[in-house]
Amino acid sequence: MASNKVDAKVVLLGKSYAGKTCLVERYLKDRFLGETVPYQNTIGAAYGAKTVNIDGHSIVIGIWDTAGSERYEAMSRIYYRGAKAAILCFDLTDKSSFDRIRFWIGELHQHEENCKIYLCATKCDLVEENPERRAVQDSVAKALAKDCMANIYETSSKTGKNIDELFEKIAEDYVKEKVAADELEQEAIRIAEIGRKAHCPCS
Ligand SMILES: Nc1nc2c(ncn2[C@@H]2O[C@H](COP(=O)(O)OP(=O)(O)OP(=O)(O)O)[C@@H](O)[C@H]2O)c(=O)[nH]1
Repeated sequence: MASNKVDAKVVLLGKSYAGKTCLVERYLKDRFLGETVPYQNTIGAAYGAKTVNIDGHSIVIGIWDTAGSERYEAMSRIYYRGAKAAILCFDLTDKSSFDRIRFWIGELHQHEENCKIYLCATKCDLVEENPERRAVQDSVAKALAKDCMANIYETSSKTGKNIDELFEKIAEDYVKEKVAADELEQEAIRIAEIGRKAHCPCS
């Protein structure tokens, strides 16, 4: 039975209006309210969780949707502390949101080096509808992703494109790392046990 304990903390970071709240809303509730409900900036942060099954492992992903407004930037460290993964969001139609990504990469490298980074280029429906609206070229975004060794996804909360895929990749990476760490721990215990027996005069 799945417990309510959060296994993997995931944080969303990025400029205001980049589409973080809509991304979480699509993933957790499979809906897009963008066309019916007016934009409301996140204050502080919002939290949601989902249980997923990966290769027989049931894991709870706890998702922190942070406020993009620079007014709340100082608080963001509270939310990404201990995060296993960070989704850095930028809006494909807003170059300034992409320029901000380097700031978050720097923050995470400095304060949360074990946090895995995923780049998320949001609102791809807008550029598919009208290519002239694209403000961030694919090659430039991919170069940044390569630079920080991150996976990159072009998503749309309106259509749902690539959103499940993004979170699934995060969950898979988490499980893979956890399995490897558990195996390493078991191996260390086994070696310690052999060492203990070798030094024990009673053996
Ligand atoms: N067409 C389209 N619009 C989107 C998409 N995602 C978000 N939007 C719109 O972009 C605006 C900002 O979206 P939010 O998700 O609230 O942005 P945010 O990053 O959470 O903003 P803050 O809370 O200020 O940090 C809203 O008007 C959304 O309707 C998308 O995939 N496609």
